[in-house]
Amino acid sequence: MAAAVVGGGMRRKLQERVPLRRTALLADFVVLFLFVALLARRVAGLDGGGAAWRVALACEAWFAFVWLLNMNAKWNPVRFDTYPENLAERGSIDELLAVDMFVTTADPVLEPPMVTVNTVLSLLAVDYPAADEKLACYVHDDACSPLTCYALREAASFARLWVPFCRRHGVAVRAPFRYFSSTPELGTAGGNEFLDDWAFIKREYEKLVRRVEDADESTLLRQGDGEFFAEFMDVERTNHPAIVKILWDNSKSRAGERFPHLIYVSREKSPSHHHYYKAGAMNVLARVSAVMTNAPITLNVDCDMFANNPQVVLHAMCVLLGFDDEIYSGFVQAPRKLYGTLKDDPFGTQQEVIYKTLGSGMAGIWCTFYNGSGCFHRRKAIYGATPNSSIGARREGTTDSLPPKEFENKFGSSEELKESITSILSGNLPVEPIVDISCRVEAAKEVATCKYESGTRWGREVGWVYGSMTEDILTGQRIHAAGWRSVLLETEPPAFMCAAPIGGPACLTQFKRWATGLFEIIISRNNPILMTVFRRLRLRQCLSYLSIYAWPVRGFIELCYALLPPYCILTNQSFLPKAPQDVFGIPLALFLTYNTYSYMEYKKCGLSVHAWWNNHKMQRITSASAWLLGFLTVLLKTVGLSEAVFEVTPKEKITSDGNGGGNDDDDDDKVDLDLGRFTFDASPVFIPVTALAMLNILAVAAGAWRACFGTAQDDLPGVSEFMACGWMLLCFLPFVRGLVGKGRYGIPWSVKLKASLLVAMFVLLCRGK
Ligand SMILES: O=c1ccn([C@@H]2O[C@H](COP(=O)(O)OP(=O)(O)O[C@H]3O[C@H](CO)[C@@H](O)[C@H](O)[C@H]3O)[C@@H](O)[C@H]2O)c(=O)[nH]1
Ligand SMILES: [Mn+2]
Repeated sequence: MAAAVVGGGMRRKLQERVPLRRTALLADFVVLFLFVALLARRVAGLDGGGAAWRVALACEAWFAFVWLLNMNAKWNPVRFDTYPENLAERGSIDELLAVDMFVTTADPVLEPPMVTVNTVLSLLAVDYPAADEKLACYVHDDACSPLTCYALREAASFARLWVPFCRRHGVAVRAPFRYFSSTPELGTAGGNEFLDDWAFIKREYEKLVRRVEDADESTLLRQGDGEFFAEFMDVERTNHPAIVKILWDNSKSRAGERFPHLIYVSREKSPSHHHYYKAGAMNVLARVSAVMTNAPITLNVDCDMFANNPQVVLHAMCVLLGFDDEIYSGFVQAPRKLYGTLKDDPFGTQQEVIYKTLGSGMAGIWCTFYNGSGCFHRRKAIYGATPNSSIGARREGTTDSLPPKEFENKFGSSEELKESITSILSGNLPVEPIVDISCRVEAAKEVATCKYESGTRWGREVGWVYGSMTEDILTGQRIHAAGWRSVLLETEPPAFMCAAPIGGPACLTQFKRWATGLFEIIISRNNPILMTVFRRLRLRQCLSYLSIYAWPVRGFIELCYALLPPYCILTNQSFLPKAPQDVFGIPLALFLTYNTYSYMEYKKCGLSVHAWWNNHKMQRITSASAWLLGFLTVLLKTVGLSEAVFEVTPKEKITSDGNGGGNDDDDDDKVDLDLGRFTFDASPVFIPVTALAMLNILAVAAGAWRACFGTAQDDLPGVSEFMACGWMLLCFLPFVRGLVGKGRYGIPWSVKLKASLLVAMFVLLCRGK
């Protein structure tokens, strides 16, 4: 095993799997023991306790189960180190595999073209031997927007300056908006010459920004060179033929300014076909690139995720080439890292601790999950092949051992695609690049049509899997279930970076989509338990997937649990032991140990107590809002009442100071712009937490009133329920403030109204008891 892992025999190693020390092992068991003790008390007291007691038992059993799942996922964390400097010593650079790089964008308003442009420029400029021949960049545009296409064409012409500039000066961050957000230090190598160069390129970049931002669609179509935009004439976003445009053909460029091909793709759309959102776009990219450049490795990033480390492809190659067996590197995922983040993570979006604990733990069982962006795949794994399989090897000379009919049923009927897939599946790496891509445009359009996939296995066993809003995790799971393993790629500086969503609505919408997607997976035929029984997913991998899929279910369970304290106060029952009974110790001890444990995890990652509290608070808020609504959306979808749609997260317009500017749409708020403060809109996602906040205020008030003016002694509400309500109010503080806040910092009246109706119903229910 060790030899296979270090790989390369006598040659110098390219990668190393480093086990990390696990310090919290004891604490894990202490919390587990307290859970067991609590459950035992519950069961013992079942006769005396009422409905509240039984609900509490069910919820706590779930929490204990999730704790076990997490223990499994975090059990043996590892880190992978990569040594790109050793690549050169391993002989010819021919060994380095070609990579097709994919970028997806879906809406020129929510995702301003300059965001995509910066991502593309950072990819075109990465360091890689023979980059111009081995790399190609494909952008898929689900909006079929001439603005995006124009922006990319302009980006290609700017790249002729930008890429050589980056290479000349070894630029560290190759997304121009980030690079130009700071001024170079005086006395930098190259002196004045460099500074002149810098100033010139900066001016050119600013011109590019102006051209792209000033462009408007109708002018482009009317007078921008008519020929170029002809395909965008009279098209509708949801109804148009496939467009494939080569914006930069490297083979036609002059020496000295060579960089990877840049190709614009917009798949055919028609109202009579389902498009499967990003998963559908990715499958089109996989096929289009297959008939054009057919690199054995693909990289995909979201439109706002730029390459932050110019050596990223080399690092990935260390993993892809560094094992003796391909099975270990079905895909290589870089963690999701954010730039320009707000201090102490006010919206709980940075997930640093999750990556450190769950991420490196899952890496330890070769089960790093695919998170949709910043991931290198083996094309072979995308095509649904199992590791070390090779069709064509069995019959010498021919490359077609799948019968033609079967092949067609699986991959579709394009001849060019068939040829390209066969060469990948036969495992004859490296695949020779196709020299003249311009003669492949028609073939590319053919595989980008709506009809192409019908009757094939695309979206099931082949490519990105359909049927979940989180197509990423599902696709990764399919690849693991085929027997592949995956690796977490942590480089310094981080490989890719993107901006975090800011403000209540953007964050909760994103979380809601994830919840929807994850819950869709559990109740589908792709659920990991079936994959373990019938496919090659291993038990511990299955359990660690379950620990992620548990998130949306948590929404429902936490809601039930959160209703218990106010319910008990209003109905004068108790679900926690009344002090000073002996068992008062167990829940309190659990509460304290659990929170200390979780704070220690933050501390170990170098985060402040404030960051911990913000995350804790946001977890309670997202559970009762986004996770819950995701859960409900799927239930409604299952009974046919609604449909889940992919709501694209709005990206901040990038400004030249290198950070996302706040939304500057309403001027009145500009003065007290506080990016860290929670914001609201009228979306239903805000209703449940608003209702919970109101209910807890009501319960605390009712309890206090009864304590002061009540008559009978045993009419006193339990101290622990009282404390629980108080703690919840602390967690829901942004909403409590929102009840009285103004503008976008205040909860809209429509939400407050709906929430109070829910509260009224709940109170009536309690009175009816
Ligand atoms: O119909 C669609 C919808 C989205 N996208 C693209 O998908 C990407 C991710 O969309 P975004 O709104 O930014 O979602 P996030 O929540 O930030 O994305 C995370 O979660 C998604 C699954 O919910 C994954 O697909 C992403 O890779 C992952 O970064 C973007 O490049 C979009 O352009 C499409 O191409 N077509
Ligand atoms: Mn995103």
